[in-house]
Amino acid sequence: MPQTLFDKVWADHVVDQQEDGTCVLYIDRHLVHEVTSPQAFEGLRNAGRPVRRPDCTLATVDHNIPTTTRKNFKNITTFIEEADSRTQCETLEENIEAFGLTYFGMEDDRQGIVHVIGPEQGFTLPGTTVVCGDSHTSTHGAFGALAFGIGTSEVEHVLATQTILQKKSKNMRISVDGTLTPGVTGKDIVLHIIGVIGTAGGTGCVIEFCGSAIREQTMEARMSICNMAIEGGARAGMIAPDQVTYDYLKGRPLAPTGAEWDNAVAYWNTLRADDDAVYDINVEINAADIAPTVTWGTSPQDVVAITGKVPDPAQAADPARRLAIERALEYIGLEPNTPMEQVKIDKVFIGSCTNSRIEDLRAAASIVKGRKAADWVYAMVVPGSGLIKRQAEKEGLDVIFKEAGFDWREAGCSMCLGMNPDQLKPKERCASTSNRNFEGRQGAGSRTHLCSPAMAAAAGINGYLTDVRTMLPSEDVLKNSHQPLQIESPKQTPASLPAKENVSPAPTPAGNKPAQGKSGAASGMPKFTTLKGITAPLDIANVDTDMIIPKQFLKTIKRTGLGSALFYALRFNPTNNEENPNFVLNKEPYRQAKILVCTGPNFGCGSSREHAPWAFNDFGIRCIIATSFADIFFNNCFKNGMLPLVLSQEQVDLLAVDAKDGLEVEVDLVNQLVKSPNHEFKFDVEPFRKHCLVNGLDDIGLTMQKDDKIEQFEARRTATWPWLDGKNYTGKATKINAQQPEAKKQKLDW
Ligand SMILES: CC(C)[C@H](C(=O)O)[C@@H](O)C(=O)O
Ligand code: SF4
Repeated sequence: MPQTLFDKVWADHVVDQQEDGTCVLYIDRHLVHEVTSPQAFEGLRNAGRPVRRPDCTLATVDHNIPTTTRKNFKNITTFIEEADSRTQCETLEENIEAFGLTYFGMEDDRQGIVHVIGPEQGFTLPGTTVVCGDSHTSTHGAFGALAFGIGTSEVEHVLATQTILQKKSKNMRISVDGTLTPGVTGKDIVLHIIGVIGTAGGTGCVIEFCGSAIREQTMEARMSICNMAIEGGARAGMIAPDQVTYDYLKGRPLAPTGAEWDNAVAYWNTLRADDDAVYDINVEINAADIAPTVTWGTSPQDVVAITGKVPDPAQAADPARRLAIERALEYIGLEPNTPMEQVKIDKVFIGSCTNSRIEDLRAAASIVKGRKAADWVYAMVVPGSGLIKRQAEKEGLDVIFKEAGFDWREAGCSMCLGMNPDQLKPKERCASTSNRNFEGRQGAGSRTHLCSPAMAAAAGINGYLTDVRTMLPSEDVLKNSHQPLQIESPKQTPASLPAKENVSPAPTPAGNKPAQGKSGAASGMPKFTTLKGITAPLDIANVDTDMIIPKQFLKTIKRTGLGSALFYALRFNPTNNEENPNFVLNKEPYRQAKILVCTGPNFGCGSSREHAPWAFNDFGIRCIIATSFADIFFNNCFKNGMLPLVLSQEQVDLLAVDAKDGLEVEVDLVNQLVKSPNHEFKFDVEPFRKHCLVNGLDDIGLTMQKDDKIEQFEARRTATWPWLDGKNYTGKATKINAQQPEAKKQKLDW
């Protein structure tokens, strides 16, 4: 049977398959950051489990850290002022030590945004499975890897078992053919695509990007495209590896070398779709139709060519769409029909895992060179990693930016989501190279316009959103902009923790040593059988997880206590914390709601933060009814004993009417029925998920019972793809028998 690229990579990683199609999938590469890992490590500790493959795990700090100069950096304890951010980073460092993992800390040039450093080091390789507790893991699909974001419970699952439980997604093919016009970049391609398919267009799918215009893209541009596959609703985006991929990877510290490189390339060359492979969904896009693109609203699908205008809700035929446009325009503070080039901005952010690589900085610098930022604009440039920063400085890009009045910062996520001090003030408007323009994303009340690095630079110079094509530099300047970042051999030792006095080993509860290995007990999740109660109605489309729980609440290292943060920006006035009396959860009887029914589609889109289901749970809501859910949120609910329930639009609308009348709804999972006094509907649920919910089974314990199969898979993996085991660690790598305190002493030499 002909296979797609996704089919092939998937098939090469199946450890075991159940009758209902649920697979145990082996994970080759696990990236870890400080926000989504503390609760996962805590889970390991409580169960006495070690990390199964430290050689396939790489950690860094990126979300919380300040991007101010590190000249006087000693350690994170003294450097990070904000207490919760500091605690989260310290907790990661303690966990790294206790579990013996490789870590790039703030004193290491290789530190940076997880999705920048993985590829940069050659940790990300074609044909691998890559996961991270972060939705933009899709970035790594640019290498022909199957890469997707996971929740914290799944982070724990991967740490413990190096596998994940998954059902196979559908195949979606997006082909971009023809010639792009000058000034149009990978970012414009992906913004345009999301405009075409919508933020739910790829739900349930892995997208393969192909076509002549994709082939011509550099690795940096391919990463920008796959990065935003998640904004198109897809779990992952992939591009078949080719010579461009190999040229980028060759010589990177963790890429295979010598004969192993040749064997790897021979395998990678098989990773392309068979000629007659069949896709469930096909989308064709003409490259010539793509202009430099910007967003006008509060969803990444709200795109328009820079030459276009703000849409007029009155022209929307669909009433739900009209409502969504009105809501977005009210938030973003724009009038219908305003030409995009007349939109005045306050700030510019050049950075994020979408656009902070060397090529992005070169593109922005080529526009900025010899010009000055508009005097009312503050512009910041945040390189994606320390190595990119160093390279940019070698090329003099920092000087170009500084001379133009742009701020030159240290590596991190920064104002992409503002978990650190880099934030917009309420109503400030920003041209941003990041990936999400959700309400409150860059700060409470912030207004974001997504665009390419060159477009953001042009906006910074003019002070208005600007068609970069009017400012393009000569061919000569652009000639060098495609040379990839050259990585010098790392100076630091691989497992680098700062020498600092006050990092104490992670506390290990007495009698609960994290090294018992094969604890296969399956227990620990709350059971879900029936649930009856007040049901809160909500009429919002594309409810994103930033809306469910804003960034400032992600700094906790616990799973509990988040109920009061649920829908924070909608429930409370951010300036005085007073309740908004109009929001449904502030009204009686909905303060007691146990169920939420949302009439809009694509519930839970965006970030992978498991804090979203934790917040619902803590509030007391354990079931959400909607017409469709984003994949990661859907999955995260099940991992917490919660039920995301899909019904038809008509059924959801009828239940919403009952909910508005204050009637109770009953969800009977055992018999798969939803009942209200007026209606009774049957619903579908995957048998394995139902089994786990009804019996309160924890996945990790279940998977550990398949340890023999995992070991067999690992033996085959070492024989077939030897470059996937941590180098100089082969042999020991597949058998971590560490008592954890010793594991930290073992030198992990890549
Ligand atoms: C913190 C993390 C869970 C989150 C994500 O999953 O995307 C963040 O990176 C984001 O961009 O919102
Ligand atoms: S989207 Fe932003 S916050 Fe999330 S990983 Fe990328 S840079 Fe960091």
